[in-house]
Amino acid sequence: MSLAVDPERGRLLGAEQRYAKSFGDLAGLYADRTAFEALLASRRDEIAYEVTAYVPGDRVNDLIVGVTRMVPGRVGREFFMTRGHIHARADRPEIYHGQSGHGLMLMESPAGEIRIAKIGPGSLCYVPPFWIHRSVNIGDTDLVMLFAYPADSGQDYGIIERSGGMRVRIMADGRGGWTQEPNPHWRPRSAAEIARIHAGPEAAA
Ligand SMILES: O=P(O)(O)OC[C@H]1O[C@H](O)[C@H](O)[C@@H](O)[C@@H]1O
Ligand SMILES: [Fe+2]
Repeated sequence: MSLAVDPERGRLLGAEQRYAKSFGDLAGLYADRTAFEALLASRRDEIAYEVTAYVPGDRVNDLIVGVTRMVPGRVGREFFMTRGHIHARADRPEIYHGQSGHGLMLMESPAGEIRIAKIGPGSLCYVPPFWIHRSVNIGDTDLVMLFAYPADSGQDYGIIERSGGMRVRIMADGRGGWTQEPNPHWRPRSAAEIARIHAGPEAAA
């Protein structure tokens, strides 16, 4: 199987699966609701980010590999980002390989520890098992990343909603750079929820 990464168009050529998120799909993500409404007024149906992926199967022995392309911009002071998730099988890891543009991988452990990895052309980011992850475009061009993860990982978006967002937000610092700011709406996860995440979906069923 041979595929080609197109870093300019932000596509995995030859991959059959594609999905896109428009700005209208991202309600509730950003801190500045007024700025988000203003963005929707002119750009509701525009693509915020898109994924092309090669999906060879749905079991742990396969790898899903794909390319994410995120457009640049901000909602108020907050840089454009993906919804973010933990893997539904939370013990599954993921790698990201920067292709073009400049971004961050914002990672949060169930206990609320934060790690931020810079992603630029050629950089490799390893997201360990059990870490929530969200990509942020801090540049002024498209951010394009290759990713790979075990094919049975799945995505759980509820973990971020239940905690009132991720613990920090990535904001413009007013000097052309970025800064992390605490999210005042973030609620710590209970010991029971952290234990459920580590026990895995089979234990819950
Ligand atoms: O799934 P989201 O949090 O919206 O992020 C968009 C995409 O980001 C990365 O590329 C992941 O590998 C994809 O699996 C994910 O779908
Ligand atoms: Fe993931």
